[in-house]
Amino acid sequence: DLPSRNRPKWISKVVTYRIISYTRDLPRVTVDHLVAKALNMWSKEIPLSFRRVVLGIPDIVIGFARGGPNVTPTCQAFSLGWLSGLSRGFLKQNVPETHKHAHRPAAHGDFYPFDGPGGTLAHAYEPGPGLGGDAHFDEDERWADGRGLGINFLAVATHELGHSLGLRHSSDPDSVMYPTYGARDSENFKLSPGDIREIQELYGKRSKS
Ligand SMILES: CC(C)C[C@H](CS(C)(=N)=N)C(=O)N[C@H]1Cc2cn(c3ccccc23)CCCCCCNC1=O
Ligand SMILES: [Ca+2]
Ligand SMILES: [Zn+2]
Ligand SMILES: [Zn+2]
Repeated sequence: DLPSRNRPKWISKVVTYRIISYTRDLPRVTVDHLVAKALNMWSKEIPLSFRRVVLGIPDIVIGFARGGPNVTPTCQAFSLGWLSGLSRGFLKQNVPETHKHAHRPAAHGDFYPFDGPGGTLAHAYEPGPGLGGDAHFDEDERWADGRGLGINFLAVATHELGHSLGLRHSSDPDSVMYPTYGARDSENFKLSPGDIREIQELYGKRSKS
């Protein structure tokens, strides 16, 4: 097949992340736990680990934001990401071409405002500096932990963090990287064999030793 295009990936063995904003729909500790669980799903397959930081600038910024162009910016922290991302002109992962760059920052500090309930649930940037790796979740969704009604946060976080690691979409409906959300119960939620193959193709296998 075609020589593998330059697929950006994290070079460091330890990638840091920081959760800078939360959703009203779930307790903070639940969001912390589900983010760690989503990250661990990927890192247990590859020789890379994640470290959570609560201060400073991490590799991966995770947060919730809402709104379209006519909603006042809700989170200044993202605008920092927006500025650093702009300086590198980092292309967004899987953004439909219809997104033409606005001439002013959109609601949550990058060029891609969210669209209210439904529609796009979240988005994430491929590995790189500034906005690279960051994952933003649409606060206008009803987020759930897999028990109540609402969007399963673990499933969406695993998809987004797959993008943050450099994965693209898969045409396999069983893949976590399938482009549309399918309600999965979070009890036996796991990566598909294809997901594991894709991530190991990019980062290699975690040695059992
Ligand atoms: C896979 C996700 C976790 C992440 C992706 C976004 S991304 C960038 N990270 N790949 C996502 O949000 N996909 C949309 C795609 C989508 C489905 N529809 C849409 C209607 C309008 C706009 C988008 C959509 C039809 C109606 C259903 C809307 C709710 C579910 N939405 C989706 O599945
Ligand atoms: Ca939405
Ligand atoms: Zn964003
Ligand atoms: Zn996606």
